[in-house]
Amino acid sequence: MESPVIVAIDGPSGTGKSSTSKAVAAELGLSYLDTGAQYRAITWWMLSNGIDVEDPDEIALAATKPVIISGTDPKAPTITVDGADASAPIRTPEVTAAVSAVSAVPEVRRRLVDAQRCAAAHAAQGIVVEGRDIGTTVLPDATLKIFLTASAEARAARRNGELKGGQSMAATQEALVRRDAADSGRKTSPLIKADDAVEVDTTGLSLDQVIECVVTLIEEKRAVR
Ligand SMILES: Nc1ncnc2c1ncn2[C@@H]1O[C@H](COP(=O)(O)OP(=O)(O)O)[C@@H](O)[C@H]1O
Ligand SMILES: Nc1ccn([C@H]2C[C@H](O)[C@@H](COP(=O)(O)OP(=O)(O)O)O2)c(=O)n1
Repeated sequence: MESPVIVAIDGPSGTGKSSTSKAVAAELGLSYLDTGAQYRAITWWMLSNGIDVEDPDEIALAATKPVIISGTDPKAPTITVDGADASAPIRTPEVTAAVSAVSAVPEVRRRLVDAQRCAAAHAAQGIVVEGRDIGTTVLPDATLKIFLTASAEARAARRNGELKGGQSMAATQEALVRRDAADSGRKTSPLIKADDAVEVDTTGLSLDQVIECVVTLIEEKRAVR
């Protein structure tokens, strides 16, 4: 009986982690976990409950209060906070502006990393887990680690496409680069490529090409197991 395949996909914002991870998981019959949505969910809870998101101590004291549950069906991923669907509010600019600060708090990371490891352990067919520290911290023994990159310009253009031009490209790129720096520069579990991760620069690739590349890498890994 082949052991479940565990795929870690890390990288900065706008590199295609979510789109690629969902498509690859669906194509290969694997579960899918969006760890960024979990950090966004706890951030939304903090903001909604009047926690000062600039105060790490206050965040730490509240870190275990919200009940956050992720659904791992790649065709219909879900996230709830205290039983309520949080898929929309976690994508607001307010949450995006605060999530790096909240996610830098060790107590926040500890509770979410435990949940992420639990989800991976219970994925009978295997799982694709996307985020910033999956290959380095959450699942260091993953079957395959992918680190997606892309130029800041390409990532800003993609994000702006999602935001339907709600802000200028320059503003989008500035916000992305600022968040990249926060995620890469923090003390706890910084965004960094794992030594054994395969780097895929998606700048000049279509989404379909990235998906095909990752599926091929997984199938090559499975063939030699
Ligand atoms: N290689 C690509 N080429 C063009 N658009 C892409 C590519 N990868 C992702 N996208 C698009 O860019 C946006 C952000 O992708 P997403 O998967 O959310 O990135 P991330 O999870 O890394 O932030 C989405 O609209 C997605 O469809
Ligand atoms: N495993 C993870 C995933 C996300 N985070 C933090 C850092 C990110 O800026 C925020 C939001 O992550 P998310 O993947 O939703 O962000 P993008 O879609 O890439 O813009 O959460 C983290 O610290 N660790």
